[in-house]
Amino acid sequence: MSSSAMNPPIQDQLQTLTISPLTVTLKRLPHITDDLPNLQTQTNPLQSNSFYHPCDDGFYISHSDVILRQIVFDFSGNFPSSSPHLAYHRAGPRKEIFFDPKQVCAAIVTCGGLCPGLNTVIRELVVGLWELYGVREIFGIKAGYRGFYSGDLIRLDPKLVHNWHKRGGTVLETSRGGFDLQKIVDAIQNRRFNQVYIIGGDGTLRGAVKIFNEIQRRKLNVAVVGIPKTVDNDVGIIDRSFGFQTAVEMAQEAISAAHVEAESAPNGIGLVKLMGRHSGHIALDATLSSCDVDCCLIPENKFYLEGKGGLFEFLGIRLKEHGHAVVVVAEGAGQDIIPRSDSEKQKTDESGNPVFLDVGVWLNSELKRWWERDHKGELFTVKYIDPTYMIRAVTANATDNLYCTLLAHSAIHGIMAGYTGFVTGPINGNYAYIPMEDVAQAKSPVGTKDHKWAWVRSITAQPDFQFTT
Ligand SMILES: Nc1ncnc2c1ncn2[C@@H]1O[C@H](COP(=O)(O)OP(=O)(O)O)[C@@H](O)[C@H]1O
Ligand SMILES: O=P(O)(O)OC[C@H]1O[C@](O)(COP(=O)(O)O)[C@@H](O)[C@@H]1O
Ligand SMILES: [Mg+2]
Repeated sequence: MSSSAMNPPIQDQLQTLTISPLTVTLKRLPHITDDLPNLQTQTNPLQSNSFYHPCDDGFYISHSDVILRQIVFDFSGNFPSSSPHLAYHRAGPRKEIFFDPKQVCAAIVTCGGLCPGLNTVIRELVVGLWELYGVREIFGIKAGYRGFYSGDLIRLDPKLVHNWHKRGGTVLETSRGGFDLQKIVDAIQNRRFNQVYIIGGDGTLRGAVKIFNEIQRRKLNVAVVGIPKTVDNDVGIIDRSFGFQTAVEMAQEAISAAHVEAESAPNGIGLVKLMGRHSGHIALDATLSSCDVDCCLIPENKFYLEGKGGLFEFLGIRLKEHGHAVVVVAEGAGQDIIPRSDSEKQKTDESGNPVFLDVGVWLNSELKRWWERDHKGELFTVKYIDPTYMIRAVTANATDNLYCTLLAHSAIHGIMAGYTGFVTGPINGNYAYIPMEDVAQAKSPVGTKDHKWAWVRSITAQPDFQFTT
């Protein structure tokens, strides 16, 4: 039989679906002309940039180009009418820009904890502003929000930042706390910044929303963009945050070491603590990619130690069957069961984030107590590895570096097009502009009901910790 007889022509295999009841809501972005309607536009300088080919169709992104948030649909046509489908403006260069590059004075600041790729974002903001648009006034704000009003500025140019993507951390320095709205906006006004690039996590973005609102209240010709940063990958709406993949990769070394130590001792347990204040994405992805982990503990899935269905029972069986076990715990896991004093319950860092007790240190001693109590005289070892800062204080890998570059350039194109109060990030693989307020409020916990977590449970066979009597 010929292959064409076996397979009907491709047209006959296609089904069509009219999605007429589908309502799509475009998320409106604030624009610099909302309060200043008479601003003049000019043609994007990329038009005369010999490295680009702006004449080709599709080079410039139009205001009506959008990215759909939801791309999974029921082909039977049953669309829930209650929840509108959201669309966001697509990131990229616009033909008309609302800033004269000669008049631009840009400020760049990094806030909150470190994350691989911070220096790459800064570098690419500087090089992109300089090379794509011809901006020459670019300043780094030192040590987070407080640097707007307390520190000296660093003048940035492509020569200075040339090698920064090869360095971990942030050359501009960062800090927690120090958010003083009036002082920050006064400084923006006094220093004549008209483009403010804020790189930070959920706390930073909540601050950035306040800065943006105050700028609007004062009717200043200043645009603000947020570039979402968190090694924990718990910022919502966007696909993932930069540096996360690098951190997961770094965590492999710790897990492998824990596995070797555990395998090489009678009744050996390797215990690894990874970052993840409110969500266990790093622990989860590190577990799935290593295949060496016997139990993954995350904040979204409460666990307990003693009794039926508890951690000790599970590890007892695992040690009996395999002679060793590897446990990965996210720093925010188990906080509800670690004994603590009232003063410890109240503790927060300078930004107001809760200060956690060290779940790794606590588990280490609880495991030893359990073994001594129930298996006295039998050999037992726990090797505790805490690579916390090692997984985030490194240079970004190639994938994250590329991601940081695209983020920085998207931010520049958006701000030049006059958008403000927005964040840029990938949605379903396409770069979009998202209202800053939405991202500041959105969270991205691990879904303990979804396939990914079920896969962790199925490869580890760990308990679900749901036993209640
Ligand atoms: N609700 C808020 N309003 C204004 N500023 C905030 C708020 N939350 C945090 N900040 C400021 O944002 C900065 C970084 O916040 P932090 O929570 O430490 O890190 P991240 O941005 O990575 O979540 C700090 O300077 C902090 O003072
Ligand atoms: O010791 P630091 O610098 O406060 O950072 C610790 C925190 O930083 C994080 O890695 C990420 O925090 P942010 O996203 O808020 O910067 C958390 O997982 C961790 O609790
Ligand atoms: Mg945070």
